[in-house]
Amino acid sequence: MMLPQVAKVIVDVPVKDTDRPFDYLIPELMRSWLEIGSRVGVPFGHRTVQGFVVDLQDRPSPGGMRLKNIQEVLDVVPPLSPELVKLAEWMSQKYACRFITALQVMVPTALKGKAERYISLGDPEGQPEEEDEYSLVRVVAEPTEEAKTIMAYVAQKGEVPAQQLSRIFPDSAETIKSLLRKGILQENQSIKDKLQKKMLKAVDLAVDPDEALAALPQFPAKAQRQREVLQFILEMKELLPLPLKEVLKALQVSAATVKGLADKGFVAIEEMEVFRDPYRGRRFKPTEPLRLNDEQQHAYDRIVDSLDARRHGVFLLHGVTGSGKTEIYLQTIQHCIEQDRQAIVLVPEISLTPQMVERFKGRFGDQVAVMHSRLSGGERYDEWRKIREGKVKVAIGARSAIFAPFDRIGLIIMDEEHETSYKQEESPKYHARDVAVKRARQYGAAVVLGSATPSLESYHAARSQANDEFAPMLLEMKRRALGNELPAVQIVDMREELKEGNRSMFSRSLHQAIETRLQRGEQIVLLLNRRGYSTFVMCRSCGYVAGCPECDISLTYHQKSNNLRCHYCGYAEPAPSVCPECGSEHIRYFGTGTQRVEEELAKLFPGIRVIRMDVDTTTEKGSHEKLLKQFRDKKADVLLGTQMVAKGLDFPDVTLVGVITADSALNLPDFRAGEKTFQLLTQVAGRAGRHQLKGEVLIQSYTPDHYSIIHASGHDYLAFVRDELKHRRNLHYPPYCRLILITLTHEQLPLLVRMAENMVSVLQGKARQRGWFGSLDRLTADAFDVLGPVASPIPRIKNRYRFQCMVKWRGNIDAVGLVRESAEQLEETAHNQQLQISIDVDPQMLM
Ligand SMILES: Nc1ncnc2c1ncn2[C@@H]1O[C@H](COP(=O)(O)OP(=O)(O)OP(=O)(O)O)[C@@H](O)[C@H]1O
Ligand SMILES: [Zn+2]
Ligand SMILES: [Zn+2]
Repeated sequence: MMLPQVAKVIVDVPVKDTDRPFDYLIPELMRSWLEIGSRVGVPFGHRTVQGFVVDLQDRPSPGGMRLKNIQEVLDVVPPLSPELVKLAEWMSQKYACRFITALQVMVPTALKGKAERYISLGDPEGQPEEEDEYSLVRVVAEPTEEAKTIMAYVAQKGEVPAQQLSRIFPDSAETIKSLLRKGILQENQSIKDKLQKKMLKAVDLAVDPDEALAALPQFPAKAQRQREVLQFILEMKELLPLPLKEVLKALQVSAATVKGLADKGFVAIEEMEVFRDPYRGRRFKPTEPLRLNDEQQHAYDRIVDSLDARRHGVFLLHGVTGSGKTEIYLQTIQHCIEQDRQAIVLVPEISLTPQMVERFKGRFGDQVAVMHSRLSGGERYDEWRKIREGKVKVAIGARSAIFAPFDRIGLIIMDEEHETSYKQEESPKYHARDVAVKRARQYGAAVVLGSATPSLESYHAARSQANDEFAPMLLEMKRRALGNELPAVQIVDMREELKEGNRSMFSRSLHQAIETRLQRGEQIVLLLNRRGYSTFVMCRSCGYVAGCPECDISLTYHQKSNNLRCHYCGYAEPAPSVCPECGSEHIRYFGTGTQRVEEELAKLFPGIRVIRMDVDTTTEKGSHEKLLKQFRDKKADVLLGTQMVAKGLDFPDVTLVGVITADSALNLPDFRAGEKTFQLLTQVAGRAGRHQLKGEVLIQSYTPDHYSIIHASGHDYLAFVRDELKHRRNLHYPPYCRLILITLTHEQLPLLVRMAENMVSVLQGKARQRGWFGSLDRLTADAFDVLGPVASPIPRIKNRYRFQCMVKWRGNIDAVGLVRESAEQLEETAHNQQLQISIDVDPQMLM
């Protein structure tokens, strides 16, 4: 068989023209084991850089340039599989990002190596690589004492980091330089990882056990301690290698004793990898599968059928809060593992609580690896290696766990599939749902998207079955698993409160409800919807919110110019001082902070115990968990917070959920505002009365007749979907079309504006050429429309101005390709002008 001679490598060099594979020769010794997905160090210009092998080739292409050698292979097990390399290539096309960026997001940051310089002994007799002036004067004089010391040091170490050498011989810079010039020392570059595997000294048997056994009686009297060690090691032979520390502790011997035994050749002391387990020492109570109810059984059967058929299938598991979705995840995973396949479980970062982890570890124990951002770099690296090396069967984690390097995936579960955090906001701007479907298809695996409030994209796709790329099968669960009812929800009209003279942020009903819970010793969850803090303008008398006449989204207040603007189309109007609807003067920007609510609670209910959970109180590692544990242990009456308190929590004694202001997210300049509000209210309402005690929910609102709020209070997802889809269709928003957000940034505003306008006309021109330029109003299958340019919602960041335009498109056309091509063309002509263009395909945040 012919071994490949050439590797195609994507290098980690962040300039424009490097977004393509470069060819390198594979040295003889590497040929048999270099693989697609290997991480390598290669010479690039004058440096050594890190790269990934994306393809192998039998021989150099004829007539090609002389190729450089691959310098080093950085891992024993390649960090990526050929499947992941293919996936990265697909991502780079789908999301218009660089290939290396997509590869990089798949490996832990611990593996982002940097080149380091090393000094070793050179070969002064050999020819210098290139003739230079110094080669003539090489090796003329005897080395000085100083030079000898340095050479001896290097010889002893073999290889010394350049920096370390100059630290140890601070006054010898000139001598070192001269030794390098003479070729007596040489400098190499090598890629060094940010983080190392954690190693531990371990003892292993170095001879055949029988031989060791036979030798035991022959140990002389003064070596009795050594004999004991050898005997112990023989007894423990099933568990070898043993950590040295444990041997010393067990026998109360010194390291020298073991070393002596090693010198005699009976044992070897070696380095052993240890995994930094973030859950070490924690015991997880084992749990048994529950008997499924009819609805659960039905959903379970469909998914298991798909697993058994080993055919790719996508399921949208729409189950009300508390319907027992997690139990279905657990039991289908069980089935998947029994097939000797692996499972990935994605949950939003904020729901990745110990409670959540416990449910999976409790069922599958050590077969589970957990990956989330609160782990240290080392812990994350180790969990990742457990997956790569096949030591676990289930990976649970936030968004990026979708890249878990399994090679026999059978099932991918995405809990709370509607969560916007599944979309990464920086490059690569991927959506984990797309990646999940793509990977599952590769393996003939099943995908389960679970939610009480599925995204409109998923629900619409399931209902219409129109999209053959993504048409999930709908599985519904309408009842709670424990048989209790969904809590009664009451909307409180805050305009009425104001009319009656109550200017507090607590309505009289919420005040009363809190009072009652405090008396009964039950617990309360209070949600402050803080998205959209202080940005929109609302009348507190009538609930009027200033919106754009063209786009039907709320306008954003700009303090500097004192006007209101639409971030989609650029429409602007002066900020009103009285309400245009009712003439009231109670018109103001909206938003209250959690801290203010906390103060108000303390004033109204002296002695109340409040746990505040928001970005401020949860920055520290572990703080999130600590706060939740305190609440669970009933150390507080109220859990007050932002979205964090809405998701996935299951506390038996919570009987009241209060939403301080339901409206604040509704008025964000975002066409998904209604959807997000509905989802959040439904989620938070689902926290109440999950067990024996009956739950009650109070939603305070200034727009109590908004359909998002009405339908959330009625637990009526279908009615919400009906209204929202109508809305989306009229205004041409997803799922009726798709979006690409293009953001241009530059230091100079006039130049930027010109280029942004240019961008729009280039896009329009190219689309027209291809015959697919047309309004979305027309009922044709293919359409492509460009809105803008307008200033971005954040018009300047770090002294760079930002403009954006939005592509709306539909049908079977390569809109992403066209946008990328146009952006590259524009960047080309704007060469050296520092124009940056970012492309966001299917954006979740329109900023
Ligand atoms: N078949 C069953 N028999 C008995 N109890 C069950 C069953 N299925 C689930 N449960 C229990 O019902 C409760 C709610 O289930 P679970 O948390 O899985 O619901 P969920 O749909 O994931 O909820 P949410 O979306 O609100 O997080 C849990 O206490 C769970 O142990
Ligand atoms: Zn008004
Ligand atoms: Zn507008």
